[in-house]
Amino acid sequence: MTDVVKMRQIEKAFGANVVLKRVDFALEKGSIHALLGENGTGKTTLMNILTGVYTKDQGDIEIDGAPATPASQQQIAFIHQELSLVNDLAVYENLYLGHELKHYGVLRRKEMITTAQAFVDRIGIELDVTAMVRDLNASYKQITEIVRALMRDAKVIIMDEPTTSLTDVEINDVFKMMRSLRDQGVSLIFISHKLNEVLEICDTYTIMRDGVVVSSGQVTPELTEVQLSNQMVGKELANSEIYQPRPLGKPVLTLKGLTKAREFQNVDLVVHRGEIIGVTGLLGDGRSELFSAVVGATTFDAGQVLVNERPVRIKTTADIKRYGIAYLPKNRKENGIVPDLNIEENLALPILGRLSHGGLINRGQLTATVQRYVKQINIKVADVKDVIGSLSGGNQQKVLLAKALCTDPSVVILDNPTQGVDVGAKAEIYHQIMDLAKTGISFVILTSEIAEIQQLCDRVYVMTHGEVRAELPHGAVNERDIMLVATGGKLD
Ligand SMILES: Nc1ncnc2c1ncn2[C@@H]1O[C@H](COP(=O)(O)OP(=O)(O)OP(=O)(O)O)[C@@H](O)[C@H]1O
Repeated sequence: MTDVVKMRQIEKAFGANVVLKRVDFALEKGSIHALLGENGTGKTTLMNILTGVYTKDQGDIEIDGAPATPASQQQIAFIHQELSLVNDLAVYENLYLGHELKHYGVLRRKEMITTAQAFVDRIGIELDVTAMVRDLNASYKQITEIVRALMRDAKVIIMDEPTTSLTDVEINDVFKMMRSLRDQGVSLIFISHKLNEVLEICDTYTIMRDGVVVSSGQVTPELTEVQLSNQMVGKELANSEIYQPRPLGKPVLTLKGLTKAREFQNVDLVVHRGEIIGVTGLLGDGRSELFSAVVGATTFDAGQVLVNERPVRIKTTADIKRYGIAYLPKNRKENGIVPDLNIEENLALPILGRLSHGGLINRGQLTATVQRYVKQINIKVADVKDVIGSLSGGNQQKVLLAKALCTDPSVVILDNPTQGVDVGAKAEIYHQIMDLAKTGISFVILTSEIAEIQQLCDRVYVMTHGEVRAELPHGAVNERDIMLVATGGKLD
């Protein structure tokens, strides 16, 4: 097999932070290659160098057997987690955005539709190019983005955690497309922390640790998730049981008949002191909308929210703090991080008031608080005074998690809390949550990861189209039943 990409002895530093050290990376033509490693190990930086977004300090890059040029780097498409589609345009308009076919300034709409549809059909995807992007489910949005790259002649497609916000059914659609592209000679780089998916879809892999390649090879049937994760962290990951049964207290958060037209209907739910509940379902289940209304970020039409068994109406961030609730919304780029603030300020934002006396922040206390979390959940940072954008994606997520926890809340609502977080750090975060629950803090975890529910939750609510359709206790949580309910079926 020939290599479509060859990177040799790549080096890169950001200031004093040496991020890549003599990295060799090769990608075979017509293969799916996993790029693995803990958060902050340099995967994204290496790919940004491959596509020409960052310059390398040292090393060589070959694309299709010739030294890389800006033109050949253009044929490598980097599809990020946050997709760049315009919701209010049709699929074909997105496919041609910035490259529209025109005749004397007039759009050749028909030709764009026919050509785009033929292209989509040829790669075996069932997608109507005149559909509006806003009406597509998450997998078809991913697929549209990939098709756009292919229409611009991409030879290599880099996918950064493409399945993070997808459900199992949608993941299958994306995998189907990846296999079909591979069979047509396109090469794909799959960056992921979901090792089961790596074993399912990838042909080859490269594992990085602290800016160095520690191993690479074929994905064989004998290869296991444990082998991969041990190489990623450089030691045997302890496989200790996370879930521990605990005595639970009185209800701390109760929802009664909570309803909002077209989003959620008649939701009854209760969280006890020290309890960890999960809320899950497929895309469009309404769980994020429900809790965004509970914390006052949006509104609801009918029903009641009770804190400590007393009705409350949460309207402002001051209210949620007063009631002891902390909330981590999903989509960290849009809703979570404050890009202009540094890492320390982002983490401690909700408690800056508490750490201030007479208008002056107690820097000693601030540093101590931040350092505690940096250590506890292993946030990989060069300097906490750097802007948050200089952190790797997974480490930004950990900062946001620490931000929710540092307020000493009674109830913590976490939407997709371990998005982009590596396996080792996930386990650390789960242990933290379990330890905090033992002290009486309650958690609501909104997630589509069944393993997350199984490891953490005392109970899980399964939602479909805005309604709670089932409630399962810890021992009864299994993928089959959850999927059955989530897709509209009934448990016996
Ligand atoms: N623009 C930047 N300025 C300064 N430092 C940066 C910049 N981009 C990345 N880094 C640093 O480079 C290191 C590697 O980050 P990178 O994003 O490549 O990690 P990653 O392996 O992709 O992690 P993740 O799995 O969390 O996405 C990190 O220490 C990060 O702080």
